Amino acid sequence: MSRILLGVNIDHIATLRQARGTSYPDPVHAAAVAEHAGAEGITVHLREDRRHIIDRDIYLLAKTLKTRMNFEMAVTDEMLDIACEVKPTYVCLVPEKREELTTEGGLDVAGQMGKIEAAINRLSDVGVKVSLFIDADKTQIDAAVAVGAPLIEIHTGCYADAENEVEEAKELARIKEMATYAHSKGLVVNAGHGLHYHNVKPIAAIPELYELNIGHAIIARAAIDGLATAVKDMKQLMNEGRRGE
Ligand SMILES: CC(=O)[C@@H](O)[C@H](O)COP(=O)(O)O
Ligand SMILES: NCC(=O)COP(=O)(O)O
Repeated sequence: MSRILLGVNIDHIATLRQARGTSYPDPVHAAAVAEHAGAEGITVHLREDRRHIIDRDIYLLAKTLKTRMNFEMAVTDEMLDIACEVKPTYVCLVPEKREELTTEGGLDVAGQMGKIEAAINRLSDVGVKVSLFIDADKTQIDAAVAVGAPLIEIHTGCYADAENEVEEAKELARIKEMATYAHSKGLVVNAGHGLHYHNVKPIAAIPELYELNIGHAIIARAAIDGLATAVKDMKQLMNEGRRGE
């Protein structure tokens, strides 16, 4: 049985930093902690509006990561220039909308094959492996193969957001079928988005999946799990201050 890898998305460490315009918490520090805990990769999404991850993070991570960077980005000239300079192990091309709270759907590869193929060629020329973040959809998988992508990441948002068990089972079956199909076409198949502690196991059980990228749930869990220690440390400092220590 092959093992399944975890890429930890650290975008929302940066969300917390950007909320106050501070220098902490630092996603570069978070990446080192995640790697130390066993993450096999670090995922970062440099959005065009820089709402969380900023350019400085990408450049520093490129120097400090011990594993590999999965750089999520929109297919724009600006992002392509950055990726070609940074040369992460992977670039994952994603769709982006200014007004969205998070990535709402997969990239329409079939509808813009020329543009995606040109981006893949540009990135491949500098040694970057390109993944396409797509829905579990045969047309999009065929298009990913046709444009020469070596990897895809199946958007698991519909599964994660399913409103009942029937819907969830239907989405899981679709992801399984499409992961098998994509794998049979020679693609390396990853998956991610909205995966959580309560819904990850059935996805991790799909043998064709190579890596899961998970962020929001892990960062949210870390905030709660770390809270007791953080409060105790602050109380201790306050009491020491009061005692003049
Ligand atoms: C492409 C994808 O599914 C996400 O990893 C992406 O990073 C979501 O963007 P936010 O992190 O801004 O929610
Ligand atoms: N590509 C998916 C990802 O990186 C993590 O998404 P989420 O777990 O933050 O929803």
